[in-house]
Amino acid sequence: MTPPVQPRERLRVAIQKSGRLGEPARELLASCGLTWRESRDKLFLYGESLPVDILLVRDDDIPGLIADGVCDLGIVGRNVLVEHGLEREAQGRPADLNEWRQLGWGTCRLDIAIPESEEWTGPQQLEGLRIATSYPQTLGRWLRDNGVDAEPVVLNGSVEIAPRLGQADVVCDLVSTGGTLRANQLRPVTTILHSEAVIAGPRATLDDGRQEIADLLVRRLDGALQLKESRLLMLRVSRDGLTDLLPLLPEGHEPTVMRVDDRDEVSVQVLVHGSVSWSKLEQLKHAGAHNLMVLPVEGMLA
Ligand SMILES: Nc1ncnc2c1ncn2[C@@H]1O[C@H](COP(=O)(O)OP(=O)(O)OP(=O)(O)O)[C@@H](O)[C@H]1O
Ligand SMILES: O=P(O)(O)OC[C@H]1O[C@H](OP(=O)(O)OP(=O)(O)O)[C@H](O)[C@@H]1O
Ligand SMILES: [Mg+2]
Repeated sequence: MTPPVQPRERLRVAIQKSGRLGEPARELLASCGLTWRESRDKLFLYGESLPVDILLVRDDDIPGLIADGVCDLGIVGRNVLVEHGLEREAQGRPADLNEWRQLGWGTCRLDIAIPESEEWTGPQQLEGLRIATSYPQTLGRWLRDNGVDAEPVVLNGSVEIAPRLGQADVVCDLVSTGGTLRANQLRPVTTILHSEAVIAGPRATLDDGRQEIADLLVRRLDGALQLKESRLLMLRVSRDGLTDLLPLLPEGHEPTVMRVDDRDEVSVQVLVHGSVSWSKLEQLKHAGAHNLMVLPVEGMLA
């Protein structure tokens, strides 16, 4: 039996100890103003600036740790979270976790790949074959959806080598550049899941004051994610030229227009999503703007 979870007034966030998502997850949390003291065994980071502690673990353990209430949130690949959800479903248990946010990095696909020498005619071709994968539930759902009866061979690593070793006929594994598949004379033929890093959290509200801390952290995360993509565009234009210029501004927030003392011109500021190209600046200049400036944004709170 699982022991009862002790009340905690500090939020605990699980991230990958090493591997692909560990460092970017730490950077993201640091960009939210979190600072830490590291435990001697380097498995626990005690939050100093906010009551938010970080647990460093294997990525596969993250959904289970949240489900058991050991952690409140986690930064993990969608592939791992979906597999956890389907495993629970297979056990007849209700869904317990959600994607609270999508982070836009750690992007990869869960693909079926077959030997390079073979033709691909469609999912039916997999009937009766052995498919090596670390994601048996996600693969199983896709096979069911496609009415294919195949045999998943579960491996925790080095999945791509399985066909060469005679352990499987094809594979279902994570792909980003496709380099690992090519090195093993395999080629991707269909995608069964698009993945990226996500914030995983419980569906239910947290208690003991942790929901408030989680909300604060997520608000800062939203700001940090938006910031990465944001630039402040500043320019000046004559009052008469403003109406023609406004429709040319790059997509972003509502522009702020300010009077410039004793002048027949205004200063315009607009928060822009993404970068501002040279050709856009030239177009604005051609339309009468001057003193154009594009600035990075260091902090933002809506
Ligand atoms: N080639 C890739 N490109 C981009 N993202 C990837 C790639 N491979 C995996 N990922 C994403 O990064 C996550 C972590 O991958 P990694 O290879 O570090 O995991 P791991 O070997 O299972 O690590 P752990 O030791 O924590 O169990 C994956 O679950 C997936 O979401
Ligand atoms: O399409 P590619 O860019 O080649 O990436 C795909 C590889 O990346 C991941 O493994 P990783 O390199 O993280 O090593 P691991 O198998 O030790 O987890 C994944 O399991 C694939 O093997
Ligand atoms: Mg793992």
